[in-house]
Amino acid sequence: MSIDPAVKPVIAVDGASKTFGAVRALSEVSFSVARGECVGLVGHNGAGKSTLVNILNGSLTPDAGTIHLEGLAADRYSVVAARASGLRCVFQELSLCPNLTVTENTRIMHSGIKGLGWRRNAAALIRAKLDEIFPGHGIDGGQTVAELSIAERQMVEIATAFSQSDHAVRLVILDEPTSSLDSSLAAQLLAYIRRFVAEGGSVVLISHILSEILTTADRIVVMKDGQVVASGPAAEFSVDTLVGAMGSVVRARDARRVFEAGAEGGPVLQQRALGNAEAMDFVAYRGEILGLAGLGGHGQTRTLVSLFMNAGGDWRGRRQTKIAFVAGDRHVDGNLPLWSTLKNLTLTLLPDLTRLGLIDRRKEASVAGNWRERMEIRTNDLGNPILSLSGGNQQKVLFARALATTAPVVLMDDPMRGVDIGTKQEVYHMLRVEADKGRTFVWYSTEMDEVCQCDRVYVFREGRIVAELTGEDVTEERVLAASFAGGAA
Ligand SMILES: Nc1ncnc2c1ncn2[C@@H]1O[C@H](COP(=O)(O)OP(=O)(O)OP(=O)(O)O)[C@@H](O)[C@H]1O
Repeated sequence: MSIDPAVKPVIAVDGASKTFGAVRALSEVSFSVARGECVGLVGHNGAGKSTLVNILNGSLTPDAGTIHLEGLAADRYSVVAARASGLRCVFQELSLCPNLTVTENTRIMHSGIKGLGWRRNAAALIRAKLDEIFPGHGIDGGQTVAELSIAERQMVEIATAFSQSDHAVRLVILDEPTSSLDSSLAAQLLAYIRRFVAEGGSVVLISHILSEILTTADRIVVMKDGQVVASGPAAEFSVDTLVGAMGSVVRARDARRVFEAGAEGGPVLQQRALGNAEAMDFVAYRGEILGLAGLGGHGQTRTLVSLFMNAGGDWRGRRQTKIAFVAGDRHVDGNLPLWSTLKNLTLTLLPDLTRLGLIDRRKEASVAGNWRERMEIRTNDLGNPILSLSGGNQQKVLFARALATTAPVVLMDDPMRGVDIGTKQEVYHMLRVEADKGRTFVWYSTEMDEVCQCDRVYVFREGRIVAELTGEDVTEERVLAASFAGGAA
């Protein structure tokens, strides 16, 4: 839809700047959203998107510039006041309380639900919104959040943000809402966003999956190094022009290998499918990029963890590591939040950096500096705490931690969550080069584009492998057919 410029924006910031120590995260950014509009916000990791979101949300005060939210006086701007004026935010780092149930978490976000029947009312509120956005979701309000998968937690956060109790929902900011959702859940959400804006709501959609921005947003704003560098109707952009505006290079896709199973010395990993005659065994060969696909939560992560444990992994770095693991849920399995970026990166390399029980600090800094360059980890000092990095940059550190080892097998649990497209393309290339040298990658991904980079793919359904696709047969249609029908690929 086209937005009438005469229409007053629901929210507008003008000339906003923000610095963190030596880092200039935002520099004179102006940004606005109109009623009935979905604005797509894109930019490389560390471009300043989340900082802008925090300013819109009221949790950060800009060093300079003004902010206006319809119906709220500028001098009263705060998180609570913005929420009361209809602004909702779903953050990249999910914020539910893990020890409480879905219903109890809903009640925390909707303080207007009070009285004796609060539990029943909160349960009904969240169930209705989950049913509306993600029909067939299978989430029970009585489940503790810690029991939910990362995708289910993301769904609950999204449904909580869109559900309405005491205040009308007018503007919802979604910071990478599909990063943990498989393609069918992502499609459900994007369709819901279109329905929400058609009814007059407003949405800011941040994503590194440019195809979903192009198909869902009315207008796109591109950020680079803390500034807005391009803005216009979505129809005027393509993936290539967006990538170019973000300052990345469009890289041609590497050729997939037609892998001849066993030709290079037999399997490096295998696991028999027990107790089910229809399930296929898992086998990975030297030098291949093996994808794990299917709907999210159908046993892919469980398989990776059991492969890791069976291969003798114990989550501690050892000299000549046999197998490395890139965690997808960086908060639960990846980051050591109180440690520096450097220490987080070199954790698995310590045996190689140690002599006579002492870490060679110079060597450690040099190895980490090298990986910072290769992965374009944006921080002015590797001594900075890991949590001071943007989400995508934290994920790059976890990737570097695994790739920097000499492990011949690397397991990856949807590792590109939140990584920008330029870096992703570099990493895809890096994986191909390493695979050509004989390394094996087992790669679970919720992004179809990534699944299609693999030489061979196992499709999972209900906890087991139901189909195997190879070479040119690895297509979105075949993966989806097998995900739903099992073996019908
Ligand atoms: N609390 C903080 N302390 C120090 N630096 C910070 C802090 N928050 C953000 N930064 C820095 O500000 C810059 C912008 O970060 P921001 O999180 O806004 O990027 P982003 O565009 O959201 O990136 P991503 O796509 O990875 O989420 C980064 O260099 C980041 O390291």
